[in-house]
Order: sequence, then C-alpha cells, then structure tokens
Amino acid sequence: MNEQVDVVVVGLGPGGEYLAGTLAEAGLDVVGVEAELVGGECPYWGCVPSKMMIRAGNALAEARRVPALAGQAEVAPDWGRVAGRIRDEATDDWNDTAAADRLAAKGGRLVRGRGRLTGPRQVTVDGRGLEARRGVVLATGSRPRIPPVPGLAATPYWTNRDAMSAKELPASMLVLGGGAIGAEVAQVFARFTCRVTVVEGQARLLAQEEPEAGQLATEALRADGVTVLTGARVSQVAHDGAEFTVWLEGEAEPRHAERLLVATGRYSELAELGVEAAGLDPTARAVPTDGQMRAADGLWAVGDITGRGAFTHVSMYQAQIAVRDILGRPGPDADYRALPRVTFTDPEIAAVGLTERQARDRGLRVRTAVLPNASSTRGWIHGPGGEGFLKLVEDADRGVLVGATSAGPAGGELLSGLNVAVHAEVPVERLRHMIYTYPTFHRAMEAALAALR
Ligand SMILES: Cc1cc2nc3c(=O)[nH]c(=O)nc-3n(C[C@H](O)[C@H](O)[C@H](O)COP(=O)(O)OP(=O)(O)OC[C@H]3O[C@@H](n4cnc5c(N)ncnc54)[C@H](O)[C@@H]3O)c2cc1C
Ligand SMILES: NC(=O)c1ccc[n+]([C@@H]2O[C@H](COP(=O)([O-])OP(=O)(O)OC[C@H]3O[C@@H](n4cnc5c(N)ncnc54)[C@H](O)[C@@H]3O)[C@@H](O)[C@H]2O)c1
Repeated sequence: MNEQVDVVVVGLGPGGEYLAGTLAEAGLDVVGVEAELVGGECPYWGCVPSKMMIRAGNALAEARRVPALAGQAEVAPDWGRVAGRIRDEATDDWNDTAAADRLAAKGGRLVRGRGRLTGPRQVTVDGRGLEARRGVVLATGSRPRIPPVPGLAATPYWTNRDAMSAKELPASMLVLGGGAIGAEVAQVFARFTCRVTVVEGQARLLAQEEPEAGQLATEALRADGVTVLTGARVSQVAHDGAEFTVWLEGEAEPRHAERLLVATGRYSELAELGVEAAGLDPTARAVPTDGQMRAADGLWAVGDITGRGAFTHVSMYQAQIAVRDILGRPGPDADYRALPRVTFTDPEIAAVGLTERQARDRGLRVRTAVLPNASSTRGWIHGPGGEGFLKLVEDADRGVLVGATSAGPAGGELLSGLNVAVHAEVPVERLRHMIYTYPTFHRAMEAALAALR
C-alpha cells in the first residue's frame, strides 16, 4: 500500500528545495526525496564553492596589480585558506543538516534515498511507495558528461566535485573543456600557482557565447599563465599511478599533468529516473515541459533536467512557476528570451538573450555595436584588470535589444540594466535618451547605442 501525500519532489537542489519548502509552507503534505545532500550541486560542489575560490583568486590578482597602480605588495597564495573557508563557511564540511532542518521547519518531510517514478503520480524510494495526490515534481539536476575518450574511464580523473573539495592544489592540471567550469577553475587554480592547460574541442573558449567573449577569456587565462588549446582533440588518456599522460591529435609528444579535470558539459539521466512510467521518453536529453513546467498530467519538472540552461537562477525561476501552478494560482508562462548568464572569470563575462549569430540565424535584421572598456573613461581610469567590452545586439526592425554581453571587472553586475532592456523590450530610442552615470563602466551604454550599425 502506497503512502498518500499531496506532492512528492524528487531531487532537492535549488529548485526542488525551494518547491518542497514553499509548498509545505502553503499547507500541503510534501515529501522531498534526496539521494545525496539537501541543496544539491550548487551549494556543495558548484556555484558557491567556485565563487568562493574565485573571490580568493581575484584578491590575489588585485594585489598583483598594485605595483602598476599604487606601490608594492607581496602575496603568498595559500590554498589552505580557500579550502578551509569552503569547508567551514560554505558547505559545513559537506553536511546538509541545516538545510534538512530548514525543510522540516517549513513542514516538509525529507525521505533520503534515490527516487524513481513507478507510475503517474507514483514514486518509489528504496522499496517505499509514495502516491502524490496533486503530483510529482522532477528536480534531479544533472551529472558531469564524461566523453568517450579512449583510456579516460579507467583513470582517476576529476570532476567538478573533486575540484571544489580539493584540500591541496595539484602542481599541474589539464582541463578537458573550456566552458564555464573549465574557464573559471583554470584561472583560479593558475592564480594559486598550479600549471594549467585547457583543452577545448571547439574553435574558442565559451563557445556558446559571442566570439569576442571567447577571445577575451583566452587572453585573460593566458595572462594568468594558463595554456589554452582550442580546436584540440584528446585521442587517448592514461594514468600510471602518479600522473596523467594525455595524447592530443596532431601532437607528436603527449602532455603530462598531475590531475585531469573533466568539464565537458552535463547530462540528465532519465532512464534511471523511470520517466517512461509517466509516458516520457527515457532516451531524451531533457524532460520537455509546457510554460507552467508541466511535463505530463500530475508531473512537473524544473532545473537542469529541463534542458533550458544549467543555472541555479533558471531552476529557481522555474520552481516559482511550478509552485504557482501546483497551488492553482494563475501566472505567466516561463519566458527564456532574456536568459542571463555570467562566467565568473576575471574579467567577468556576462550575457543576456541572443548572441549576434543566434539573432542572425533567426532571420532578424541585426544591428550590433562592440565597445572596448578601454575606450570609456572608467575603463581607462581602471587600468590593469579593466579589460572587457560591451556588445549590443539589436533587432533593427523592432528597435529593441535582443541580446547583450558585458565583460569587465563587474560585468555580471552591469548585466542587470541590459537584462531589463532585453526582458522588457525597452525601445532603443528610449535607451538613447537616458542619463548614464559618469564615470561608470555602464556609461559605455550611451556610446554603444550610438554605434549600433
Ligand atoms: C562547478 C559549478 C559551478 C557552477 N556555477 C554556477 C553559477 O555560478 N551560477 C549558476 O547559476 N549556476 C552554476 N552552476 C550550475 C548550478 O549548480 C546548477 O544549474 C543547479 O545546481 C541546478 O539545480 P537543480 O535544481 O536542477 O538541481 P541540482 O543542484 O543538480 O540538484 C539535484 C539534486 O537531485 C538529487 N537527485 C538526483 N537524482 C535523484 C533521485 N533519483 N532521487 C533523489 N534525489 C536525486 C541530487 O542528489 C541533487 O541533490 C554551477 C555548476 C557547477 C558544477
Ligand atoms: N558561472 C556559471 O553560471 C556557471 C559556472 C560553471 C558551470 N555552470 C553550468 O554548469 C554547466 C556545466 O559546465 P561545463 O563547463 O562542464 O559545460 P559547458 O557546456 O559550459 O562547457 C563544456 C565545454 O566542453 C567542450 N567539450 C565537450 N567535449 C569535449 C571534448 N571531448 N574535448 C574537449 N572539449 C570538449 C565543449 O565544446 C564546451 O565548450 C554549464 O552548462 C553551465 O551552465 C555555470
């Protein structure tokens, strides 16, 4: 006999934890099922520890800029401080008691174990059957995708989890994949004196973003001593118990490194989750949903599993929509036109909406402008560390911005105005007649708007 509840949330990452807590606070009988740690990837092995490392790496980098700006400063990097802060302040030594208590305080019930759909509105956790009157929410996130490189599977390669929990840094590391994780981790480790090589299969780093973003990321990483190889393919990997040997296509000699970090994207495992029990395709890459995050009758999905961008803010945004829908409250459909993202390298590389290429591929009549930070008063004043640019992508027929990239020391913060402009479709003509504070980085907007062609 299955236990009757109102809602079962499978997976308590950022989206699932929010859903379970909010629905419980609204008075529903909610069971949250979690196989590992309540909070998911983001607080324990993702966003939070990586940004804590980056904060530390940026402090070192700023200190190293002192001679050019202000005199002398000597820094002696100590990874122990970073690892300690991640252990004590961010992850409580990878212990989720506080998060589990938070859910309980809201009235939610936690069932630890791996959940599997066994029918519409039915979940089984280690033999325990749960029947959800209102329905089930799938929020099980994603896992590292390990490419089928010969030899790789048999080696002790690292994923983000090993890098985020490293007590000591290796002397050398090869990073497979130059996307968000690869770029962020490579720069931080290099700043803490690890010799890093990034091997990216595409023609540039951050391949999903504007070409200018990839170029800037490459220059920034190289300035920190990282070897960046693009358009590169690994043909074989071996490990002899002490170090990795990595063969690249077209190179006569293999490369050696103490560690190999695999950061080649993520995937969601649908077959293991039993999605066919709800009539869904277990071989699909993601769970398709409608605008209210419904995947089937009595089934919702949020977060990485929906394939709409692997970001915590997307998971939380979708969770808010699903909460409304489950509670029977009307609200707008999910809208991804102004999806913002920030790669927290130094400089930060932030973008919203479409890239120029994506806008052109959609058949839009596109006008663009690219303005290097150095051409603005603030960029020039900032000097070392001020590298970056502002790029605008306009749909010329509608006279609105459909995409933008802001890269620089505070590129992620600068994005907020651009995010509003793309989301609210503020006419470019109106943006041209705004007052932009002098001398900020965002004042470059005025010149960029004037330069749109
Ligand atoms: C190194 C790194 C840095 C990142 N930095 C950022 C960043 O700066 N900003 C940003 O927005 N995003 C960042 N991300 C991405 C972000 O972490 C994810 O997009 C986000 O965590 C996804 O949330 P989610 O709700 O889909 O679930 P997840 O966080 O993926 O959690 C899913 C949970 O479900 C559980 N689970 C899985 N299967 C089952 C099952 N069958 N039964 C029970 N439980 C199950 C898992 O144990 C996990 O706890 C980063 C990711 C990484 C790896
Ligand atoms: N700041 C942030 O918001 C942030 C930071 C880290 C991660 N994340 C999220 O986590 C997810 C995973 O990050 P990620 O960096 O693993 O994925 P990603 O998709 O950002 O980048 C993966 C990179 O690996 C490359 N690649 C794939 N196979 C390869 C191979 N065999 N050899 C060489 N290169 C190969 C791809 O071309 C791509 O550039 C991302 O989708 C991102 O949304 C976000």
